[in-house]
Amino acid sequence: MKQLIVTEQNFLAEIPKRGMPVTIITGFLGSGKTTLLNQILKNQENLKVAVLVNEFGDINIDSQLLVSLEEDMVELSNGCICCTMNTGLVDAVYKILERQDRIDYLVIETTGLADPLPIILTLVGTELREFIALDSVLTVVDAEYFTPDDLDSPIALNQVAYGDIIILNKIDLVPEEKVAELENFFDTIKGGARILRSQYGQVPLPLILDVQLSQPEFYQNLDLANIPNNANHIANDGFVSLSFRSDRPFAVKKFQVFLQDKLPVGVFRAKGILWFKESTRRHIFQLSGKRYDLKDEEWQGKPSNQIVFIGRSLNALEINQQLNNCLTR
Ligand SMILES: Nc1nc2c(ncn2[C@@H]2O[C@H](COP(=O)(O)OP(=O)(O)OP(=O)(O)O)[C@@H](O)[C@H]2O)c(=O)[nH]1
Repeated sequence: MKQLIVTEQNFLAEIPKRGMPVTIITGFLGSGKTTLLNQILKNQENLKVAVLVNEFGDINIDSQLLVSLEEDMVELSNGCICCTMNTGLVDAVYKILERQDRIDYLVIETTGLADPLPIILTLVGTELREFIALDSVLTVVDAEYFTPDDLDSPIALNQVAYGDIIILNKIDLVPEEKVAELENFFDTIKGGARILRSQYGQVPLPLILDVQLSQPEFYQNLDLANIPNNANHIANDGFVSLSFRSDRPFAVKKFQVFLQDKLPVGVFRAKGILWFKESTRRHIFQLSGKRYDLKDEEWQGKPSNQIVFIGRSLNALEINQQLNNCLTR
């Protein structure tokens, strides 16, 4: 397996004085963006990183799963910043820029359904460009699920097309040959892009932060009239999200039956913080494609259930009813 070894030596201490560097993390639903962001936050040294986490759905689960972050270092916006761009995103970035304390770096995690182009253009094509410097766009790819046909979706295509760095994540789930095949594929369609492999988003930070791979001139010279407008992409892709909350716990057996027998086939992604009557700990539920896992950790607040489902043709009433049936009486 190809391995890149880089010593991390406080490389970020010397970020030159210019606009605040910004890294955008993009990539399809469940590819590992939040996992990568957590790796960045865990391993950054002497660097005050603000993050902007954007989620598709009305409960922001990701922000609750981020490590070692002062609460007010995360600016949240619901919906999709690529659709509601400008006001929401510009305001959020200004809020970070206006903070009294020193912020060295900004990382923006987009939703898995976001087209990164409008986000990039908001950063490089508005007055924000005076204050920030887009460093690079990181595209996280799920090495297990990705197939070249995915690029038939204009969103997935743009996520790859505008990535300065492609991170082939989840390589633990696929044989070496598949990883090599993907490397060749991305090398061919994205000659010159930095292609990295990772498990659980573990990549040496000097290869992804403060790399200055973005070229603002490229975006400033884009002929926007000839670029398809993906503004209605969520409607076009048929994805919907629905959320469920409850202040009552689930019965673990009922929830298992729901997962095994009742989960609608249209669900592609689900994530939640779950409360089971049988457990004193909170359970982090992650479902991506056909895989799911439940990890337990300590509650940080009052127990409750929060769960988000993302998929196509979902019947909100039916899922809501089924989850209600999983609650203890
Ligand atoms: N086996 C394996 N699982 C991984 C890896 N990276 C992430 N995961 C798991 O994949 C699931 C989704 O990871 P996230 O980081 O939440 O993915 P995401 O891209 O932020 O998802 P969305 O926000 O829904 O777009 C979680 O259960 C992770 O633990 C990896 O390298 N290997």
